[in-house]
Amino acid sequence: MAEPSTETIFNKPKIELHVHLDGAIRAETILDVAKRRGIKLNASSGKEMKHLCTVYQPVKMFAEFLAKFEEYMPVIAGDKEAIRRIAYEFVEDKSKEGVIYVEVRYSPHLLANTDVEPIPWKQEKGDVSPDDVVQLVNQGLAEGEKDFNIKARSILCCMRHMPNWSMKVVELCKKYKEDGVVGIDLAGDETINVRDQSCHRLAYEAVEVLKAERIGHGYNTLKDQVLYKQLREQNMHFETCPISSKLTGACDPDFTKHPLVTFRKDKVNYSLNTDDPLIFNSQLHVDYRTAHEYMGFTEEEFKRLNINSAKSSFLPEKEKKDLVNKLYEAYEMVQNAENA
Ligand SMILES: O=c1[nH]cnc2c1ncn2[C@@H]1O[C@H](CO)[C@@H](O)[C@H]1O
Repeated sequence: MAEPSTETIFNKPKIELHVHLDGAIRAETILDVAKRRGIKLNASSGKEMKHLCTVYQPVKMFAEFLAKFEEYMPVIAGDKEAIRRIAYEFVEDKSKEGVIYVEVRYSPHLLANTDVEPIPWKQEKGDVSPDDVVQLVNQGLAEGEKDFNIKARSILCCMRHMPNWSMKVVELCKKYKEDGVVGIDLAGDETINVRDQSCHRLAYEAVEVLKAERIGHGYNTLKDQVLYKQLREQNMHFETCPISSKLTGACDPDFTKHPLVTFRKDKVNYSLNTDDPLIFNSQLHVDYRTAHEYMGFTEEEFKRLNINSAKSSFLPEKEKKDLVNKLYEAYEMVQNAENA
């Protein structure tokens, strides 16, 4: 992919709901931490590091994408200072992109090196538990919020290939719900266990069994018109990630044929998100520019989708209302009674 353009399409306050903390680390920070910890990397500059982490072409196997995390997760995982730092810098980077509210997700277990079985990334046993990870990320996010004047909340991920971690994730969500943790997610390789089943089944299970309030991506729902209609009727929120959907091979690389074109025409409730900006060598404005250049998105649609994103956030009602009002103000829109 070409270097992200510096052109900003929608230079107004934005909301981001689907971005992985461990897919949004600065390449320079990885190098820095590796140097301090004496970890050898196959890169000696930020640019080289970025190159190692980047997926340039749509992957053939999802595992190719996940393999990128192996390049740098051993550097960050198990290091308290690094974990706090990536959360803090994440907030700074989002503020620079014009994001005023972000929900960032991660697996506490994948950044830990004790109380986790097996210890990930071939680390030695250490003293950073999944619980410590959540506290460190919370600290980094809170410091970032103060310094950069944006609001940041987190979502904890269960991992598909590690069901034995999931109960702990639920426990951590409950324990830290007053401390910035607003939701739970299921991440990882979607081809595990579902090779012989239809994708629709996953969505049905998510909606009917798990009572999902939002769907990550959700492009395949278009292949099942009954499901798609049902989801629209219940105003389900779709967390779409255009650049990610191309590079992970989830969608046709021709953006003019992207499911978002249909979502836009149908006035579906969705957000635009980066997913893993480090790995896609991208930034939020690239997703916006792509939607504008290839999918017919206008300024009006960007406003509408951001207001829907705010309304679909996992904030408590009062804070949600304040956030929605902030957008109406910034967009110079008059609220009607229904929106009040
Ligand atoms: O686009 C994605 N689809 C599925 N799983 C992902 C994606 N991006 C990241 N992760 C997985 O979620 C973990 C926690 O943040 C990451 O470590 C990665 O394994």
